[in-house]
Amino acid sequence: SPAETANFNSTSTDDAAATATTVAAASTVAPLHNCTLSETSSTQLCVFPSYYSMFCILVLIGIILHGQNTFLQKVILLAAMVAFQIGSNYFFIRESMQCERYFSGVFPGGNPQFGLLGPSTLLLFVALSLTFLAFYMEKASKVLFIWKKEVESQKETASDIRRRNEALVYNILPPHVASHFLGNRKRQHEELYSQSYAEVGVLFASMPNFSEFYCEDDVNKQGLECLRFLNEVISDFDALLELPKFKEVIKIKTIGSTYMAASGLDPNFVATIKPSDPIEVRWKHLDVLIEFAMEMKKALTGINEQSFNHFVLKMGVNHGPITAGVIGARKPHYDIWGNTVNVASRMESTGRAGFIQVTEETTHILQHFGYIFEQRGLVSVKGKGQLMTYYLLGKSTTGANYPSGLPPFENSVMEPLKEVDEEKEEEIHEGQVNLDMDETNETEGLLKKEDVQNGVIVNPTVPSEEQENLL
Ligand SMILES: Nc1ncnc2c1ncn2[C@@H]1O[C@H](COP(=O)(O)OP(=O)(O)OP(=O)(O)O)[C@@H](O)[C@H]1O
Repeated sequence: SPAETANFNSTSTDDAAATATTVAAASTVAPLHNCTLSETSSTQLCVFPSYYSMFCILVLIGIILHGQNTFLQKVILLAAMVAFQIGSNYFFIRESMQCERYFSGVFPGGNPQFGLLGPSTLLLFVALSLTFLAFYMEKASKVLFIWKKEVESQKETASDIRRRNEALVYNILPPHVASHFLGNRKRQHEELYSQSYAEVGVLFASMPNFSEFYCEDDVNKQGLECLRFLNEVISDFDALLELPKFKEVIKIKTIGSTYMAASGLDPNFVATIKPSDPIEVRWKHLDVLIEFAMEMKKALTGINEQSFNHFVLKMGVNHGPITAGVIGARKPHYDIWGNTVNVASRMESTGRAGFIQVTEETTHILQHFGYIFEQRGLVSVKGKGQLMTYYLLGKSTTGANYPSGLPPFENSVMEPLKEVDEEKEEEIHEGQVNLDMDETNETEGLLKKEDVQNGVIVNPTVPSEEQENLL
């Protein structure tokens, strides 16, 4: 009644005063209500209790949007919150909820139960909707998670394939050429990669008695065992190239049982070299190439010992300008061409088993690094005429043998040298003898001082009949 409404006294705050005014105004419109407020209750009672339910909805939204929890956890939290709020609505603030509509003056008439049921129903409805939303969010996040995992594994596979491809390219091509091809993605198929070099060392090393060893009978499983052996030998040579000291040496290819390698092809090294640099700097890579050839010999000796074979290397080395390039769009192959390569090949083919044959010009360079040579004589090389060639015998341990200076043999200790007599050489060609420098009688192997002039033995071994035929 209006009189009862008048009992509603404002609290000391301005808000309460305003509310009281609203309530008073409402009461004039719809006076028939059972909501009474005593003086004490007016200070204690919440005038808008449905705000609790609204706040609860905000919390529910927060629970749903919080990504860390699982769907089940969210539903349990949601149900607990809703149960708690509806329970509170019914048991703790029931009265004020019923009267809220009346006090607020928005819906002063009607059933007071609406004030109680309205927020609770809204709460239930929102909770239900949020449950569906959480369900679909969970489903979507599961799908996204699976997609993410798939993308990650595909990315991993792609980078793994890329790594393998790169390793393959680096195995097929020298590092600087591989970097060129891997870095240049817009390469045309027909585009030719070529590079000219002025100062390169070229080595050919063959096993002359391998062709006799190779036979396609049942014992050898139609040649498979021979190939297995060859693979072992070549792989051991390849393994030498992994050593840091041979990083200047690049394997070009194998031609049957012939191993072809070159030095001085690294553009980074070439860029640092000036024509005015001393020979020891410019041709250090040739020294490394010869050391590599020596190591190849040792490796083959080791294999011979294990397999009771008697293979010997016949090697030829030359130096000079070459052109390097990669041929072919499919199965590309890095190779070197030029007269230098042809002569190096001839040095090998006309050489002698167990020896490294070099041209006179090459001895002039290698003497700076302390190598000792034996003059072989004139060799007829196709397209070049008669070439004076030398067998490389070893390296002085005390340094260079300058062609124009005093030979340093006075104080130097020579590595044991090989002496191959005609008879032995024939045996070697027949694959019967293991020609090993270390096996040579040391007194026989040591050079006589008077035989050596400027690092060259001037008392050459006469080429065998077989060699003459080869020439
Ligand atoms: N890039 C290379 N790879 C392998 N071998 C090479 C390469 N370049 C040249 N040679 C070899 O050098 C040798 C000398 O070559 P050259 O051009 O002087 O004569 P050729 O007439 O081609 O050879 P042949 O007389 O053996 O037929 C040849 O046996 C050739 O196989």
